[in-house]
Amino acid sequence: MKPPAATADRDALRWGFIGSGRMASALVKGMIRAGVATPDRIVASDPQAGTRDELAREAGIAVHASNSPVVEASDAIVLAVKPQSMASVLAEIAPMLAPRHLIVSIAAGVGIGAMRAALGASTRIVRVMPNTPALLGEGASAYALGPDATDADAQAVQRFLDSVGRSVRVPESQLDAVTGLSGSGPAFVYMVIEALSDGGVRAGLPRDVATTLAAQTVLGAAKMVLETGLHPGALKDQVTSPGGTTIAGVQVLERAALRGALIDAVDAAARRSAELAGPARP
Ligand SMILES: NC(=O)C1=CN([C@@H]2O[C@H](COP(=O)(O)OP(=O)(O)OC[C@H]3O[C@@H](n4cnc5c(N)ncnc54)[C@H](OP(=O)(O)O)[C@@H]3O)[C@@H](O)[C@H]2O)C=CC1
Ligand SMILES: O=C(O)[C@@H]1CCC=N1
Repeated sequence: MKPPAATADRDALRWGFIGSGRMASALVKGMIRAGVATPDRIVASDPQAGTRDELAREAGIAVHASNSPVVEASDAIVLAVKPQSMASVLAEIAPMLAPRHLIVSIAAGVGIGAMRAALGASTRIVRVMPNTPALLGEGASAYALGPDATDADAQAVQRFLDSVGRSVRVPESQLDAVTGLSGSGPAFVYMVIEALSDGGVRAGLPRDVATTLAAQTVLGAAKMVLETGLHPGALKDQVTSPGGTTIAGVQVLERAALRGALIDAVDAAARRSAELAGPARP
């Protein structure tokens, strides 16, 4: 990688968020919660007054109606608008950028090549796919570096992402798959938790008890996978007594093709991410 092109203090970056919706809000609040940046070193913008007021109130940061104050007041600019809004945002900020600026895009499907074409070939760009549990410090993120991003840029982005969860560096070609798995994945898991809770209610539990047990079961099982390092199949076998209750449920899930459905869901979301890179966006 090339040496740093900017003079900004890499340990005290000022962060700017263009777009203050659901994912930006989770990242901003997660960063502040983790202490990776103080509210006075984060600014944001959004066209929606209600969105601006909510983030300003909840995070204690300045949130502007236009994007130029964000560009002026930041070293790292996080592009957190919908993929469909990216072209106009890139065209708007391109003339305002200075050599100190690092561009961090979290938009699904928008490639580094398209961003370099809009912002200039020497722009330092990191493309990230985060997820909303970053709000609670449990995010799962992956990032890919553009050709001019430096080691210092990679370290700054990794520090940022690790402060709100776990992160991995991947080649950009894998980011659509990441989007299908961990970007969209929280929604799939919420559906699983809701359905497990429904099962508990069907079996006679009150809803609040069922939802608490369902969510804690998913949390505990996830920690078992991450912290024991055992294969998920081996962990499943530890729960499954011969002739017992679990294998009766496993049989039902296999007949209902649960695993095939989850594979198809991740695959469909990854394909949609790849489609968003194309010219025909709805
Ligand atoms: N939500 C998620 O779980 C994840 C989202 N992402 C990515 O993050 C990005 C944002 O998603 P999400 O937060 O869900 O979307 P939201 O719609 O909640 O937030 C985007 C915000 O950006 C605003 N906006 C639109 N145009 C501009 C502009 N020109 N300048 C500044 N702000 C603007 C929008 O306003 P308006 O409503 O008026 O358009 C909206 O308030 C997307 O690209 C998505 O792919 C990535 C990982 C996970
Ligand atoms: O649904 C979406 O398009 C965004 C990207 C990943 C999660 N949410």
